[in-house]
Amino acid sequence: MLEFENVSKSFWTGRGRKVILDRASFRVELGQSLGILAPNGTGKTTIINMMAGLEKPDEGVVRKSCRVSFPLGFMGGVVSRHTARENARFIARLYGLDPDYVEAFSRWVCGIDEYFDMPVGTYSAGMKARFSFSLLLAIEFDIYLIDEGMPASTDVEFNRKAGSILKDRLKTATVVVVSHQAETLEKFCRSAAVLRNGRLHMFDTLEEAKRMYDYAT
Ligand SMILES: Nc1ncnc2c1ncn2[C@@H]1O[C@H](COP(=O)(O)OP(=O)(O)OP(=O)(O)O)[C@@H](O)[C@H]1O
Repeated sequence: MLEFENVSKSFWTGRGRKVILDRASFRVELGQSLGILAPNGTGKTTIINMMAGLEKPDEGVVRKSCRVSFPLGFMGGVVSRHTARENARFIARLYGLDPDYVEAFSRWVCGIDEYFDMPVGTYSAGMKARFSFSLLLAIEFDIYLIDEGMPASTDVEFNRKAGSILKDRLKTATVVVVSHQAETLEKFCRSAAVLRNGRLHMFDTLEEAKRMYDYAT
């Protein structure tokens, strides 16, 4: 279970407060994936970061009683001057996993050949995204956090491999996905919420959420 209780978050912009969440309370139960629809710039990444524990709420509590992933595409835990091999082994130890397994799995999924043994700082944006995605897949989480769907990868082989592993994982895992478009959520969730003016409106079906979202935007 992942729960927000009376969570508020805002940013000071110099001209006033930008309210992201205003006393939001909701719960994500295992097996009930949730989609959050929100226009660009209204707080999708901030909410996902609070779920991951990367950002703190101003007020309220975020509770977790299961393994919640880092956001898909997050590179914050990866050290640029270290190779993918070194990073994979380090992250494996952090999560109490076998470094040999995580290294081998990540090397196979991301398919970046000799670059796997070169510093991550030398990678293209696409290679970084593939590496980060491979780490997310190497670790089994109960809830996966996805910001705007899959990372942009033009590598067909990678998309096929990673997509089929993710699909398999999602049969048992739960997903929270935030997006500005309903089509992204369709693949993952039945229930959805709409973020509007700092309020999260929860709906039992994506259809209902979509209706409010289309009406309000
Ligand atoms: N540290 C910060 N200080 C000030 N404002 C911030 C900070 N972080 C985010 N914001 C502002 O809060 C708002 C929400 O940001 P966030 O990145 O969560 O939105 P988003 O919905 O993910 O945006 P996008 O769809 O453009 O990626 C934006 O207006 C952003 O400029």
